[in-house]
Amino acid sequence: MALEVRDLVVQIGGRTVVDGVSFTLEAGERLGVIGESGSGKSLTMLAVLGLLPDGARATGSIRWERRELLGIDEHALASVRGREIGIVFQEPSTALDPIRTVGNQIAEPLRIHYGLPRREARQHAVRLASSVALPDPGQLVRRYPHQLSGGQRQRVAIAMALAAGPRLLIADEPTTALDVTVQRGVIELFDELVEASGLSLVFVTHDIALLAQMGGDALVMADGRVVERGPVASLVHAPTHPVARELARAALATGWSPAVHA
Ligand SMILES: Nc1ncnc2c1ncn2[C@@H]1O[C@H](COP(=O)(O)OP(=O)(O)OP(=O)(O)O)[C@@H](O)[C@H]1O
Repeated sequence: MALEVRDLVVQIGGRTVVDGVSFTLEAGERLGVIGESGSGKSLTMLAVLGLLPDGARATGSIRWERRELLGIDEHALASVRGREIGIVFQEPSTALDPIRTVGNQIAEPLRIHYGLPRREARQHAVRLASSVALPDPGQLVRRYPHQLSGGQRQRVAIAMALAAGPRLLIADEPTTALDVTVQRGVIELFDELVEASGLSLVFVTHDIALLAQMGGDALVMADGRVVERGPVASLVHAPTHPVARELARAALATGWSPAVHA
């Protein structure tokens, strides 16, 4: 088991915002996490990454490759985060520094985690840029974030998350800030990365249509709890929990038709 979360409870200011969440993820597996806004998706993922906001308290167990992460010190956690578990957030602009070149930023995890010399790290950045299908990577790494499109910036953020060779990638609404056709390209990229490298992927979204494109299993969250887990196909075609039914209904109302990734 790559990741095993058991009875995770997160409280903020005396309020329980994640309420006994349990789930597992095998190596190479992809898991969608879906639920309405405020259902606890992000805080669950932030707990796994040890990035909960100040004042939040987490209990339960988060085992990553059999190692307990909950409660370990920040130094130990920092070597897991980035190197073993990569992160991609919704808004690429927040992940990127506007005054440093893209190549410099993609290479940074290699310098931090492996002490790679600047020149070597930069050569690696070009390879990473090419692996996330950024056009003309040799030139692109010299540019600054504002010189790229939104979709290209998110690909840069993905390249950064992959730089240190993590075995798990957590992507929290990674396509929400992008328009629909660009979204599709990013989803295809995740699909290829999982297929090609055996990476495990947790993909957080509120969009059931995106989950259907990703395939794999999905968790449905409501009020801080997991209310349903199963293959995306059954979630789309035969949702049982009212929240899952509502998500499927809302997607169908947009004219979306469920063709689920094999
Ligand atoms: N820093 C914080 N301080 C206090 N409450 C918070 C904080 N962050 C989140 N919450 C609360 O915790 C609950 C769960 O939030 P969370 O961000 O995990 O939801 P989510 O399912 O990811 O929603 P969204 O889809 O909108 O990102 C919400 O009620 C939210 O208001």
